[in-house]
Amino acid sequence: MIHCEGLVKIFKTDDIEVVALQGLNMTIGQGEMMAIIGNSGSGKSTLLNILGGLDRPSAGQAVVGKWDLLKMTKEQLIEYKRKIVGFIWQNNARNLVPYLTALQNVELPMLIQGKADRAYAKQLLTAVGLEHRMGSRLTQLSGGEQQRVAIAIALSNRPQLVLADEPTGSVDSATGEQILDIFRRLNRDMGVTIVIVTHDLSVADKVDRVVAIRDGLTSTEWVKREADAALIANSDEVPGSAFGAKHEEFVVLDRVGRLQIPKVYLDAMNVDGKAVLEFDGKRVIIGPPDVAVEPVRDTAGLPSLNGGDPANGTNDESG
Ligand SMILES: Nc1ncnc2c1ncn2[C@@H]1O[C@H](COP(=O)(O)OP(=O)(O)OP(=O)(O)O)[C@@H](O)[C@H]1O
Repeated sequence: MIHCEGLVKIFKTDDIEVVALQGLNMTIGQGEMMAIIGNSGSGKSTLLNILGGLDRPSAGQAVVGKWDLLKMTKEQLIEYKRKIVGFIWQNNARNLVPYLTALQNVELPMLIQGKADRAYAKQLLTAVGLEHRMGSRLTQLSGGEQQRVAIAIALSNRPQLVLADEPTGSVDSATGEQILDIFRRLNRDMGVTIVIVTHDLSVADKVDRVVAIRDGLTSTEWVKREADAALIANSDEVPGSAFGAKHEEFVVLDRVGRLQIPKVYLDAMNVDGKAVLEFDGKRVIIGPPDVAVEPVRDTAGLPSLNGGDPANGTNDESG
């Protein structure tokens, strides 16, 4: 459903440029529920805002279904935001009107778009477990309940894609868990694709896949092997955490073979700037330049790193 390739976002202020996304690649399947994690400033919200049509990419490719986010006209962008995506932020105040009831809040975006569908609004509030609070004003609801109203609002336009930026960031862990369970149900029952940006590592337990972004590029991803897997693995993006043994960890390669080596590995190897690369026929071994790497086996037919021909031992590119 979502395909980003070589996605670049540069923010320009008076005299500085910030490259928030540096050629990011990511594919998200229709009906997937996944999380994006990463340190502060790594580009998570920038990516989400681009996918939500709130911000324009600077270069590269970003496609959601039939919508090309780089080439859309203003009118198409408005239609995309109205019909295709639903957004959920950490800060409820952005989505909600305090003096209206929960039901009125869900109906409001429907009204703005033409006509309120009360039956559907009620269905959504029931789906998020607020059937008994539909008539309550927002000010009478707890933070977690308000966040559930925000989820119902995000679904009011029947979006194919829901983007959630730190949806559990301002609620306690029990409420956070409830919210993720609601996401899972909506994903399963309505087939909505859900992308969650978060610092909250417990989210990983509830999604199909976790992708880590580092410095505006995808670096590592964990794919769940089984539905109820606990969390495992170590990575610099997941400090001190363990993603369960039922998650499989991958490093992400782009189309031309570039990858990000997790910083913990680089630090452990003491590699900075340059490394030595060897291929043993099955695996690539990377090490610091001053450490002798095991002799290379089974490399017949493989090109050497500097473009030479291993068969005749030459590395003269002019041939
Ligand atoms: N409107 C903007 N103008 C200038 N720079 C920006 C703007 N928005 C984001 N940035 C910069 O782009 C980089 C990525 O920011 P982004 O908000 O996407 O990171 P993030 O991973 O979501 O961080 P956090 O977890 O702290 O929200 C940061 O260096 C940030 O300062």
